[in-house]
Amino acid sequence: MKLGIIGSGAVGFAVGYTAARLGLVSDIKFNDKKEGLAKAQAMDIEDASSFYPHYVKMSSGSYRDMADRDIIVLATGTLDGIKDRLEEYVMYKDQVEAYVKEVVDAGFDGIFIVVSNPCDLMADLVYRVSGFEKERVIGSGTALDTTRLNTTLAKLLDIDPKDVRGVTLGEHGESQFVAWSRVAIGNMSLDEYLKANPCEFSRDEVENLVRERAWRVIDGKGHTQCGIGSTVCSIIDAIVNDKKSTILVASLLEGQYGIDDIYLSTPCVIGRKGVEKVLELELNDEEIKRIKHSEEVLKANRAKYE
Ligand SMILES: NC(=O)c1ccc[n+]([C@@H]2O[C@H](COP(=O)([O-])OP(=O)(O)OC[C@H]3O[C@@H](n4cnc5c(N)ncnc54)[C@H](O)[C@@H]3O)[C@@H](O)[C@H]2O)c1
Repeated sequence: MKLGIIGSGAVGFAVGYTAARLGLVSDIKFNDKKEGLAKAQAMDIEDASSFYPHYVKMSSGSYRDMADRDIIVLATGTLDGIKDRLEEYVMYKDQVEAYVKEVVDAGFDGIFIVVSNPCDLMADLVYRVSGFEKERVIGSGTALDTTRLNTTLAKLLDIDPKDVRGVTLGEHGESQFVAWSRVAIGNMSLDEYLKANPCEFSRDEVENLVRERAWRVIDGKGHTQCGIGSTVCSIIDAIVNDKKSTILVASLLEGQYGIDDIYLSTPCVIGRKGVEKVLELELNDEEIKRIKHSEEVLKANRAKYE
């Protein structure tokens, strides 16, 4: 499988390195508008070839050179100096639109994974600009926020993060929320688990910690890497190995939760074809109100710049 990465900064590098380290693909090509960066990132990853499960061909190229890729990850843009991911939409929307058109015109016929923020609105844009079926445009959405929630709860409850089934829904941004009614620990609902294993914590506080986590990392080091690199690679893994994994990604909603015509996060089954199923959770009234609020926020932002 051939992976393309457009935007070879902190996130693009983390995705490429993690993919090579895990042996998910056989060929990775970087692109960046900054002269020399894509080539340098490819060389740096190639230098560790002896330690990967198998050899990965590393290279750099133009947008047009991305035509033969099976999957392209979009990781252009930057969070440094930004206060709300939505600010990146007006800053980078035209650039994303232009290079997606160029890549598609060159013959790319694979799957786009959109990480560039606001990743749900950008995925929505890529879907409309590319003319691809909705299954082949995936926003990384709240997959990372859900991973952060799982880790936060695992630390509080002293259990394995893999056994926490967290659910962060809506926008990958300020209006995201935890659907507490759907969170599970192993095979038990969170409420059932806490009844048998009491642990005092504030759900609002946990939700805020998850929402603010990215900003705390950025305050310290200027960007985020490991969480997003591994999260995107879990999506790549699901596609490459046709795993049919359920991951919280942004996909086109068509009536789920009474919402239409916008990319928003809900659990989706990811396999070789991309988004193979969009799952609708049973939510309580408060949670429905909150996912509709995310819809309003994203649609208002889209309309503002159309
Ligand atoms: N979805 C998520 O969960 C998530 C998590 C972290 C970061 N992000 C987003 O990922 C993006 C990248 O973040 P980063 O920390 O890697 O930033 P960064 O500044 O380190 O890297 C971005 C790179 O993109 C390049 N670039 C910009 N415009 C380009 C274009 N038109 N063509 C080619 N290259 C271009 C820049 O030269 C730079 O090297 C941002 O939009 C950020 O908000 C998303």
